[in-house]
Amino acid sequence: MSTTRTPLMAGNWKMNLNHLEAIAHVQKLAFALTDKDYDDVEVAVLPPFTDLRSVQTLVDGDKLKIKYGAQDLSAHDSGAYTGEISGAMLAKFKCSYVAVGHSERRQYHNETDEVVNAKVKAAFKHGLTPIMCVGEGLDVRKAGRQVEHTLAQVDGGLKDVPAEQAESVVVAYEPVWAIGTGEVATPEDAQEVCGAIRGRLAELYSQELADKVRIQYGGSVKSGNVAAIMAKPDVDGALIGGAALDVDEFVKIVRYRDQ
Ligand SMILES: O=C(CO)COP(=O)(O)O
Repeated sequence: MSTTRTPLMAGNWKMNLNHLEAIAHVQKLAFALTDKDYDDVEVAVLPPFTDLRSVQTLVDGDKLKIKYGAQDLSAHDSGAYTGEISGAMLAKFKCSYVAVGHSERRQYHNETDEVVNAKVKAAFKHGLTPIMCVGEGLDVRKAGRQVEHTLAQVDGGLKDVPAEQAESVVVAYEPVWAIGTGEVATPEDAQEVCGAIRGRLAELYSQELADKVRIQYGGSVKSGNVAAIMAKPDVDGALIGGAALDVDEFVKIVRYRDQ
């Protein structure tokens, strides 16, 4: 990865850890991480909505350097949208990040690129940094169309997003076939698509903007494979699912340079 972009290691807890477990987890993580870790890497957790207040209380109370955010947000600002959580509500909890368009949202909640685009805009409107997730399924990979497929998701997700906002987006390349399967993309696979995403950002905006954007890889990242993936020039961090639930393992991932 480039030395000018601070790597972002973000743990996506998915639907795991209740608020009491979240407190224990963040305390253990805060205890393990040192100032040096935060100098090298930005560390974030994306807990379920119901944990956010507890995480905020810990982070504020002890002035922790751990960032946090949500796994989704509503495309709407307020109103009759039963069950939804707005960007304004997340901002009030001082969230830094929000994942948008995770493949599990696309797959189980039918989120299209149009929905993802509306959510990216909602995130920026409320001062949150979207982690926009893109990536192909197994059929597309087998057909060799992973770059074309993923770039179409980048185009759709960033449609009409102005450069002043796009320069702070985080893009997470998560090939669906590598999520939760133990099947990790090779560093070359990750670089191929992450490099293509940066190229597309340069076409859509400018090379200068593209060089600022952090592009993460996600999909079965563990302490044993993270260093090789992070060695690739266009990979600027990881979005970690299962391995982020184990504090010791997550800390090793944050310290990928030592692995
Ligand atoms: O979906 C992911 C992170 O958002 C990746 O999950 P795993 O690390 O469990 O494969």
